[in-house]
Amino acid sequence: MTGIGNQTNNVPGKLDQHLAGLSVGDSSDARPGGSGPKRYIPPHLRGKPPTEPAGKTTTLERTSSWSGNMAAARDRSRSSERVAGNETGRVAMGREDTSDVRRTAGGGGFGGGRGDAMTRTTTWAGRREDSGGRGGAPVRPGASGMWAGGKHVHGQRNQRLEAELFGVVDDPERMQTGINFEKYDDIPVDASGRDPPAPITNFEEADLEPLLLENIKMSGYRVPTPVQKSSISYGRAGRDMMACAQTGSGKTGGFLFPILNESFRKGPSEAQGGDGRGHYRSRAVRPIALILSPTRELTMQISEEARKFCYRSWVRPCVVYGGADIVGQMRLMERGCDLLVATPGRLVDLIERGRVSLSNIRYLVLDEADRMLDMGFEPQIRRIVEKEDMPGVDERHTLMFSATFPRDIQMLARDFLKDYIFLSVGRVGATSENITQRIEYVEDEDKLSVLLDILTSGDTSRLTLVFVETKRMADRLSEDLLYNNIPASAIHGDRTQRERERALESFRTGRTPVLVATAVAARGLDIPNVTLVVNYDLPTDTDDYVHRVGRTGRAGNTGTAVSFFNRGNRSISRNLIELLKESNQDIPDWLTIVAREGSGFGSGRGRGRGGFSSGPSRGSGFRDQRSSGGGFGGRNDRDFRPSHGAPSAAPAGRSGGARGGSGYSHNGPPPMPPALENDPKNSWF
Ligand SMILES: Nc1ncnc2c1ncn2[C@@H]1O[C@H](COP(=O)(O)OP(=O)(O)OP(=O)(O)O)[C@@H](O)[C@H]1O
Repeated sequence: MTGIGNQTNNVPGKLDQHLAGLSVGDSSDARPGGSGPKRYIPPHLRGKPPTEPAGKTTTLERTSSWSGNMAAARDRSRSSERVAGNETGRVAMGREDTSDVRRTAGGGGFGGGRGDAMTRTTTWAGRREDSGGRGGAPVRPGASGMWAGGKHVHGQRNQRLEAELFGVVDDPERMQTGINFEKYDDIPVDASGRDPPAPITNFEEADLEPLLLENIKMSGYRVPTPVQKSSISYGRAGRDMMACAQTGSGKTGGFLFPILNESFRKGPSEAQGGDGRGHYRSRAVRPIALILSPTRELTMQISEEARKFCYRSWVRPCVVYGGADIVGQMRLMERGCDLLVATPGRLVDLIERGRVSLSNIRYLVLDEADRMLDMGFEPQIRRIVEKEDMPGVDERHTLMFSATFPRDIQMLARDFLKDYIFLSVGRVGATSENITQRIEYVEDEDKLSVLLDILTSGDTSRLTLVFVETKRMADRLSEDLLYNNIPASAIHGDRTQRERERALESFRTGRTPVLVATAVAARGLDIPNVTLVVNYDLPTDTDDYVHRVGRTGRAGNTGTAVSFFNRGNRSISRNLIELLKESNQDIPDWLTIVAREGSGFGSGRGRGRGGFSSGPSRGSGFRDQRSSGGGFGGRNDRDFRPSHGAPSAAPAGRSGGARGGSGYSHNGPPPMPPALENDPKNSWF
């Protein structure tokens, strides 16, 4: 394998070796006939005669036979999260103590106590001097910055706040860049559209606002990632952009830096306070920047990042998301809201209550735009952008980030962006080479045992994210893990927001180093030291796969992703092989056979979901180069960019099912490898 990273951070080589040892192919218990997938034998049963017929003992049966212990497991689960909750409470109290600190903070932060802490906040930032403080209060200098006399007056430094925002040297709770960080520069970048400005080369010579540069340095960023290099340059030129870049490669900075650079330079708008629409809207806040993101956790995380880069500036970030007390959020907004990070549903609610006006918006960001559409947010997004009081596309600067560029995203781009630059860093929708990916054949009933093997091997303190498909399974599996003395918690959509935050916090701090999650944690979450991702259940969609495994191998760090595959996952096999190939991963022989056998099963999901089957732009050197050698064709079918930056208005059909270019007809049987084609036992499915 020529991947740039093939070891985990914490246990170089160990996990890989162990996983190799666990490989189904290495099991001594071959299926009769010897040619098919071999049954996994957990360590404690290896070398012993089988006690039950294969396939009879299911995880479920085992679980119920442990029912006597399940209540205890549940108790342990609750108490484990209670501890985490207490810790969160402590953090919140700590924050309350630093009331001066919070004046600058302006919003954000995990933990249920945040609201209380924030309600004590008093700020004078974010106002023009001539407009005075809220209610005519005198403007006072402090840790917050302000805009006065046409100048950006920076707030005073505050060590406690700096420790909270930026951590300490080598802080284990902060993401440190990894050994492969500089290799981001080797990833081919492609920009299409009218005259894309040249990317910046480094932060120092980019003519950034001094305070932004200082905050970037304090965040430990030394060199911009490719997406940041381009976006800063486009921001300065006032260009809209649509960007696709690999997981963990700094897209958040990619939209925050240009927005903040321009905001720090230009200052707030004249209009603050009431918007002249009468009493009903007089309490509306009027942010200059709006960032929409699909999930609550991602929204909070973006706001935390924004807090860092807004430190000591006049710009006050604020966050609103569903599932949390809306009254508390409104109170916080009133204390200053220049940059609003929001989930679409909660924002619509606040607009309807007359608490947010979008009339001042200069910068609009849609992060994870494809996910927002998947989640059914398009009506809310269109309402927010097109039907409320937001300035039109020519009056604002709009940035969209999306893993894919299917038809519905193209339509949004056509309506929301003007003369935009399409930026892709690496292959659209590809996984990072920093992630070593392994696919293991594991029957459903063996999954728990294999997982336990993996979790108890190597460094047990490493953070592991385990993805499952259903909320019930997330609960059940976390209980099973607790029963087996593995501290675990679960995060999914049926848990209350408080429970979700507690589970995340307890995971982040390592108190429960295993987090069982549904898709809710698949996108955007940036948690340091997650060195292992397990797809206990593989998703049906390869974009979801890319995002899930992308929770590790971030910021140039390396990580490992193990996916359990069995006959229930065959619909993803071909696209999975494409992904593995393009990130230089080992592909198990059996997976190739499965993909060949299943050539007719194209489900219309996976890579094809919502995508154009026609019109991929080709011709850039790197795309041609990287697309060579694909055995299953269609490697460019995820590259739906328009050829010259303007989206194609002509509707194109979605690619349903298997696509052309696979090299064989879907009507006939797929060709078998010569050595196997005459062996009937080779047919698995
Ligand atoms: N220039 C930089 N130097 C050092 N670290 C950086 C830099 N840019 C971003 N990071 C860090 O890299 C990590 C990943 O960044 P970020 O979360 O923005 O990635 P992303 O591309 O948005 O990922 P995803 O696709 O999963 O949402 C973060 O911890 C961030 O602090």
